[in-house]
Amino acid sequence: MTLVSAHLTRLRVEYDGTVALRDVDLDVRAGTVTVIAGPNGSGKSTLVETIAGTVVPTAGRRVVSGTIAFVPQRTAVSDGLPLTVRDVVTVGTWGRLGRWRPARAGTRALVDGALRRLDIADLASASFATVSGGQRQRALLAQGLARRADLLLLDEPTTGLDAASAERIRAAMVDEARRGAAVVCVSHDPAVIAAADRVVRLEGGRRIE
Ligand SMILES: Nc1ncnc2c1ncn2[C@@H]1O[C@H](COP(=O)(O)OP(=O)(O)OP(=O)(O)O)[C@@H](O)[C@H]1O
Repeated sequence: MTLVSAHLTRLRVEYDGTVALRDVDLDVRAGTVTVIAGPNGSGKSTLVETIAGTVVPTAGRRVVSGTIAFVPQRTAVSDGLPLTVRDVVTVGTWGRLGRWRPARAGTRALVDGALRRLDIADLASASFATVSGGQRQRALLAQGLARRADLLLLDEPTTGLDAASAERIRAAMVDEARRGAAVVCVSHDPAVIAAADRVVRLEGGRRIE
């Protein structure tokens, strides 16, 4: 039996009278990559943010089980903060509280592993503000990997990146699904769409596929 990590029913989202999503149903399964595609303004970011819980639906039902890592578009993150790449990745371990909170050595191993997987270990001490856009995007995904969440949500992670950075990101997404996570990714990138187990298409806020 496949485990459902997110279950959305008849979802509707409105922003001050603009309807961004209408009657969207979606099940997201553990161990799979789901890509959300569609034209600009079709509601892709709104859908992933509703799964994340950062947007509250106007109507409908959202049931999510497990922990969530949400990797926003790199343009949504301020680059004015005095943080190193390692600091940004370490934030991913902060939510691991209670008895599951890893010991300090465990935290370091998680962060080092995530830096290596995205091939940015040599940038660990660099200032997040000064690394390139592609390196910043990889650091944000590394933060998401360090969370080891049940649900990994990404918004256009490969847009504007060189081929090598995009390939690293795609490979990390597929690996996370193999580990058992449910991966949901907004993307226009044909290579990301090709790597998906399932493609959900939106048009005018409706699901058409
Ligand atoms: N915070 C907001 N306030 C008002 N309207 C919004 C807000 N966010 C999104 N919208 C509107 O909701 C609709 C869906 O936007 P959304 O960003 O979810 O689409 P998208 O498919 O991700 O677009 P893109 O490909 O351009 O990123 C659009 O009409 C947009 O203008």
